[in-house]
Amino acid sequence: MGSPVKKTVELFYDVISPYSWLAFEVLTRYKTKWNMDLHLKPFFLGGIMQGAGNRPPGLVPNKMAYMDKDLKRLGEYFRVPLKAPSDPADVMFNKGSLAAMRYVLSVDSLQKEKTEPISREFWMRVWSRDEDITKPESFLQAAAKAQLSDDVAKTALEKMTTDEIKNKLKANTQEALDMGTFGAPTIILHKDGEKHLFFGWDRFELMAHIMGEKWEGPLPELSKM
Ligand SMILES: N[C@@H](CCC(=O)N[C@@H](CS)C(=O)NCC(=O)O)C(=O)O
Repeated sequence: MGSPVKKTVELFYDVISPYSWLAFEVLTRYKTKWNMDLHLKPFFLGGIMQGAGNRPPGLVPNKMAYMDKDLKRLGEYFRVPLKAPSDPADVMFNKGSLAAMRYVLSVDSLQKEKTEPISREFWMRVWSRDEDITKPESFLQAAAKAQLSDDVAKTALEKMTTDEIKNKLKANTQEALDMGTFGAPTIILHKDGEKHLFFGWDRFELMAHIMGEKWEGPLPELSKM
């Protein structure tokens, strides 16, 4: 069990980002252990790249080739079934995740406790089974797997194109940019009135140190998958 002081941790993520999936699984595994009040904050990585003047690492051929190997090793280590899609560039740079992230936020606005399973299902689709995450029927399939009621799944589909949801996605993206991020995952740890920003799944050891907790590795036995 973690220290008695509850720590507020915000995870800004996009389901197009495989490194965000790792951060998401680790944080949901450690939520109780580190006594965290974990806030899932879907954002739009395309907007982050543009707003921060950054470029996706996948656009650099050597980085893309490295990422492929890196993700294979990481998937095994964390026991997350990561498998690159057959055409990662098409998935990441042409198809993108704008509609998927609007759907996630739409679900979030209707039934907050489903944000976690619907996000996981989107990652399972795109970063494990090479399935579409751009079409309404894909969203409904993900919703069924995440055990959303038909009613919530369909209402989320109608609501995802409203200004409320579009603006919420923009606001989450802007909030992360204003805190100084340039990519995903972005993790904000609140401690003693200060906000500590971490980029990447690979800063958990450091986060644990700042929290006064212990990093005990991937802990697949606590998996929510
Ligand atoms: N070292 C980080 C890398 C994460 C990463 O490459 N994230 C991509 C999205 S999947 C990104 O936003 N990159 C921006 C950058 O590298 O500047 C980790 O292992 O988590």
